[in-house]
Amino acid sequence: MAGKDITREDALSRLDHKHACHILLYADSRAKLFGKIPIKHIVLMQMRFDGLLGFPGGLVKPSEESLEAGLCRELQEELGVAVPVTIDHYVSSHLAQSPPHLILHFYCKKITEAELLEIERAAVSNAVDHGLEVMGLTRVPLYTLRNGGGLPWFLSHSFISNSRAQLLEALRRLDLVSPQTLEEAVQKAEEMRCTVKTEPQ
Ligand SMILES: O=c1[nH]cnc2c1ncn2[C@@H]1O[C@H](COP(=O)(O)OP(=O)(O)O)[C@@H](O)[C@H]1O
Ligand SMILES: [Mn+2]
Ligand SMILES: [Mn+2]
Ligand SMILES: [Mn+2]
Repeated sequence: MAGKDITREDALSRLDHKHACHILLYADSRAKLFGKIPIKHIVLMQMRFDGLLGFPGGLVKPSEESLEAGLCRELQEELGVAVPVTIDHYVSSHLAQSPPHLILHFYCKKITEAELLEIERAAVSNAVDHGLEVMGLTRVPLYTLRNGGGLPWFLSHSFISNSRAQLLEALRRLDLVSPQTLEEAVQKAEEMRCTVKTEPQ
């Protein structure tokens, strides 16, 4: 996704732009897939109404609410829980290339596995957007199976805006996946995306 990272101050000076805030919520986990593959961390994303993967969050009007208050409001709408978000969870602001005049603010917050489970439960029962703007929450598989399943296949799906780049950057920065595993998964996903395209129409 083209565009460029800008500072929070620069972003907030552009009141003629649209602003959106999204967050990566994650937790440590001791769970093991099939009783043997360590999950290590749980990362939450959502399947959106448009069939694209993205993070919880949405449009915020800085002239009416702070970025964090707006994100908190969006999380209430999309997760059914007002996850407390502060500037401590702010990560970056990205001036999108297209559509024009859209700035994408990104946040990351570590929560406990119990809190994450509570969010998954609340999202179905309390979120006003559940089944509408938000088709459902999903966890991101951070492991790679011998057949390429897991993270590579997840990364071969379609993502909204720069959310795939936000995910990769966060996995790197938070050290949720080893650099080698991440590089290999990105590589495998590229191969998969190419093969899918060459299937007979
Ligand atoms: O997870 C994301 N990361 C980065 N940008 C996103 C993400 N989800 C949506 N966007 C971009 O931000 C815009 C507004 O986000 P969203 O669709 O969540 O608004 P809403 O929840 O207020 O309806 C979208 O049109 C899209 O361009
Ligand atoms: Mn909204
Ligand atoms: Mn929303
Ligand atoms: Mn949204």
